[in-house]
Amino acid sequence: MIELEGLTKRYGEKVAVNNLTFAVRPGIVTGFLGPNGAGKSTTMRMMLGLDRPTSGDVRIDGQHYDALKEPLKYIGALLDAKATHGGRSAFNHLLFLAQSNGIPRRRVDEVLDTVGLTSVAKKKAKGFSLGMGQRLGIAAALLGDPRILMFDEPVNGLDPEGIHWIRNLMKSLAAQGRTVFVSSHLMSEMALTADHLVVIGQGRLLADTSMADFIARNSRSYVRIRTPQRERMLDVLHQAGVTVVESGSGVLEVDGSKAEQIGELAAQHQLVLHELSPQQASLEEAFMQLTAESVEYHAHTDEPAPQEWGDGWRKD
Ligand SMILES: Nc1ncnc2c1ncn2[C@@H]1O[C@H](COP(=O)(O)OP(=O)(O)OP(=O)(O)O)[C@@H](O)[C@H]1O
Repeated sequence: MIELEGLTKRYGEKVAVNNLTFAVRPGIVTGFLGPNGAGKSTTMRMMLGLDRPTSGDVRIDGQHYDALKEPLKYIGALLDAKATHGGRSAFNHLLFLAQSNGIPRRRVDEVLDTVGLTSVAKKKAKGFSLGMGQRLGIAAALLGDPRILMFDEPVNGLDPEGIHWIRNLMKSLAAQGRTVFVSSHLMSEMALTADHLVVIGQGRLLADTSMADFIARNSRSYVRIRTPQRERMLDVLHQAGVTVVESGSGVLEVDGSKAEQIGELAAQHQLVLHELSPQQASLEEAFMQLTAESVEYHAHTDEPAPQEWGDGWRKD
């Protein structure tokens, strides 16, 4: 369990993390979401004792990180995959970490095997691709067989097979009863991996809830209907007091009713249906809806007018 209590971090005038209170529980994968600059990395760094809170507290299984003897046995983390000594081989990098935490040498071989790096164990880390670096970082996180695991953008640089692998790894670590805390900007991936979500914006807590509840609260759900007997269907729905929205190309949309109810109404009136489908917004839509006001860095979609760049680049 990771517990935060009023956790706050200021950098001068900037409040990077603002009074965060939440707990990351064992046995599930908890996703950590927020727009760029929301304070996710700063929060994770404070969890690991790499940054000191301005105020508030964070505890790892009831203890401060600094008080943990051989911390890799309590919490394993992937924060920055490039944070390795490039001149060391993958094996030696892990061996150094293992020795400083009283972890037996054979565990190095085990984690190299788990992450699929056995064949390059003697190669220097500086020659590794982004994906191989991520795997090495994950091996380091697993080294002490910790009860708590934390991953900052773990799928960054991984190929589809690697993404599939890390998803299953995180789920199985949680199924073993471990605490798994993971940040990612890849919403489609998060939707497949996390059971619970903590969402922050501009350093503040915006949501701490289950995945299903988060999507239901922050997006519209409706039933989509297509029928060749559209006018009769509209009459039947109106008579039943159901509010219908007519969207383009003859599709009807009904908020606040279940597909079963509408199907039964249609059957009672012998109406033919070509489609009757419950629609739920994606995690991405729900996330954009919730965080719209706390996004700090907006891209401009309009192309700048040529004169803004000067005309020097133009060909005559
Ligand atoms: N060492 C620092 N000094 C000054 N400001 C900092 C420092 N570290 C972070 N910040 C600021 O704190 C805020 C939160 O940054 P942080 O990196 O924690 O966000 P994030 O949610 O991890 O963002 P991203 O998704 O872009 O990685 C940002 O405005 C950032 O500029």
